[in-house]
Amino acid sequence: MEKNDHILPKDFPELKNDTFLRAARGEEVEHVPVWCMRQAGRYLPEFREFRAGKDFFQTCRSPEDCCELTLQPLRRFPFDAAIIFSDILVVPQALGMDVQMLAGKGPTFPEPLKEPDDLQRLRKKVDVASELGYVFRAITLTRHKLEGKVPLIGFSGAPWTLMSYMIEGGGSTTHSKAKRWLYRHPEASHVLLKRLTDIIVEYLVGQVKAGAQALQVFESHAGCLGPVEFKEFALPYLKDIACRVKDGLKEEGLDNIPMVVFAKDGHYALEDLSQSHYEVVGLDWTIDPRAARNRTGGKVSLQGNMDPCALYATKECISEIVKSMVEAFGTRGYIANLGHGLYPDMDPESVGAFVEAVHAHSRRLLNHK
Ligand SMILES: Cc1c2[nH]c(c1CCC(=O)O)Cc1[nH]c(c(CCC(=O)O)c1C)Cc1[nH]c(c(CCC(=O)O)c1C)Cc1[nH]c(c(CCC(=O)O)c1C)C2
Repeated sequence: MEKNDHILPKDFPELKNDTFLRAARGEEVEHVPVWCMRQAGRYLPEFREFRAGKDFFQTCRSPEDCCELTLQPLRRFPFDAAIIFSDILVVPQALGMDVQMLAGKGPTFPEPLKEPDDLQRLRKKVDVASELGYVFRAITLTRHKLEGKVPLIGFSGAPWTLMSYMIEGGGSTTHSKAKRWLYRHPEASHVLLKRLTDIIVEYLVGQVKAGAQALQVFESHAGCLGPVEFKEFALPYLKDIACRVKDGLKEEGLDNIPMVVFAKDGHYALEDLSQSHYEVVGLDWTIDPRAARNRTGGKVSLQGNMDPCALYATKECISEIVKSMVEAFGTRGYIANLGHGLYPDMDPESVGAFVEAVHAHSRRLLNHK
């Protein structure tokens, strides 16, 4: 028995800062909540030190390691949410695919799916509780160790993004191998997307059961699709996930939790995303905040969207950029974040300046109302 196996998903410490959850539901807040995608990452020296010499997915399989890496950024910065340290590619692994994280290359599948016949290689029946139980245990442990400081976000990759990795075998600029399936093998594509959806739904409900207080679905590869392909191969599955997770929680007797959909470079789909049953729509930096508010018609809260590269600017400059961003989004129904993840060469001090600027500017705006 591992040392924390006795820790159960109950009797969690009381939540002290629920600003993120209130903003997600469009409720009143004292300041705009802020967190950063990839806040548990290589820009932190303590992260690099902790991960040194360890295999990435081995780390993902250790609840203690995931807990430590999730908590690291919160010791430095007053973030309003934590996101569990894990990766979206644990789902293809659960389906039986080999995925390795190679230094300097990123995630690599030695045997990607090439033709529809390769779908036979995937596990017919995935026992989510046993294949991904290590993520659930990491969430439960982290929720306890967070001591109610801030809410814990769980996450999954969206079906299209996972499908594209499974076919490309790793990162890609064109995603042409995966898109070839959409145009040449649309039926097999739907079979795969449906299988992924079924597993993701169970995985996300399991995360909430384990202690996650919000969920984010990453459609990181929305940008290589056009509006027509997105409507056929991405949107229906994103909607299905939101609806079925919410139904699943109800069936389990669990409270509803806010869900965030982040479709990177999916600006063409903003109206659709705002009606896809997620409480929050995450935005990359290519979208103008006021245009996003208009196009989503106040139906959802918004999250984002400073260009991560703005963190290379001076602190004064970061503060000015944040000021304009918060004014443009408004303080209600807004969660500040970057438009994508932090890069490994970013200065932790700039991240601190970003967080502080969000809190300071939003407090000032809220006090003057
Ligand atoms: C820190 C980290 C992660 N994954 C990878 C790293 C860097 C490698 C290392 O530390 O050794 C490899 C790692 N994992 C992945 C990549 C991208 C590779 C590529 O496609 O080019 C890399 C370098 C795949 C991945 N993984 C993830 C996404 C979706 C978000 C996004 O769009 O960036 C994607 C696309 C999700 C993810 N991945 C991770 C988190 C942790 C929580 C946090 O955000 O702090 C999350 C939410 C953790």
